[in-house]
Amino acid sequence: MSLRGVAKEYGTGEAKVVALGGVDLEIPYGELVLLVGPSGCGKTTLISVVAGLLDPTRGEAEVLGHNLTRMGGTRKVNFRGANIGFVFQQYNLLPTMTAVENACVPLLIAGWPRKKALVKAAGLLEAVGLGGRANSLPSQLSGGQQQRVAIARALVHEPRLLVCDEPTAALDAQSGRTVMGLIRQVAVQPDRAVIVVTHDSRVYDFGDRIVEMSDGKIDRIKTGRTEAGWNAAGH
Ligand SMILES: Nc1ncnc2c1ncn2[C@@H]1O[C@H](COP(=O)(O)OP(=O)(O)OP(=O)(O)O)[C@@H](O)[C@H]1O
Repeated sequence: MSLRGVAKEYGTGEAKVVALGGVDLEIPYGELVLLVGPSGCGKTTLISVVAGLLDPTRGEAEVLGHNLTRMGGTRKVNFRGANIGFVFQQYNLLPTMTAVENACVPLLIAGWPRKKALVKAAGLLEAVGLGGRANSLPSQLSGGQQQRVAIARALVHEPRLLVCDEPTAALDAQSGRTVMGLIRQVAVQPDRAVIVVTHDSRVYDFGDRIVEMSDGKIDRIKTGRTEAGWNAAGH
């Protein structure tokens, strides 16, 4: 997947904000890519373009073999639904539905029969270590557990791209590490791309590649993490 010369401006005239100033980026499959940088540097804007939520002002985004910038509105909505999973800082679980019911929502939207969808979602909950809490309501789960349900929901339809925006921002250090460990363990697969926007330097060790941004540009891309993490690799 790649971005070529992607620029995004918000507003016009004196109110114009250049959020992305012509970004080129290759996003590999089979790796966890961390997108880091100071507040306002354009991280959310960049992943919104990659996920087809936002059209760039200029440039092209090739995502999973499709040119998103040339894709029409309805096709893009369907493409997103079928191919992209999202995890946000807020878990956005439906409060009156149990963990397993929340996790199967993308399958119900895709038209799966309810019973089959619940079975599939229960498998994902097992994978994120919540097999025993399938029938709990979100209010009965901790923040970290709710985020794990959100990860199960994001992956239940086997999307080829997982986009996470600050998934650990609302969590304590230990829960943040658990959530990132699960994203690594469950989501990173040879034919899937995973992008995580984070401010949280405590979770840098979970990334295979760290893309550093500032002022709407990519400053540096760090690769070559060892199994022992970035610090041990001398970065
Ligand atoms: N809808 C919008 N209208 C106007 N300006 C916007 C809009 N969305 C973002 N911006 C501006 O674009 C720039 C990049 O914002 P963006 O949210 O992509 O940064 P970010 O790196 O994700 O920040 P944070 O880490 O604080 O979430 C910022 O200056 C922001 O104020």
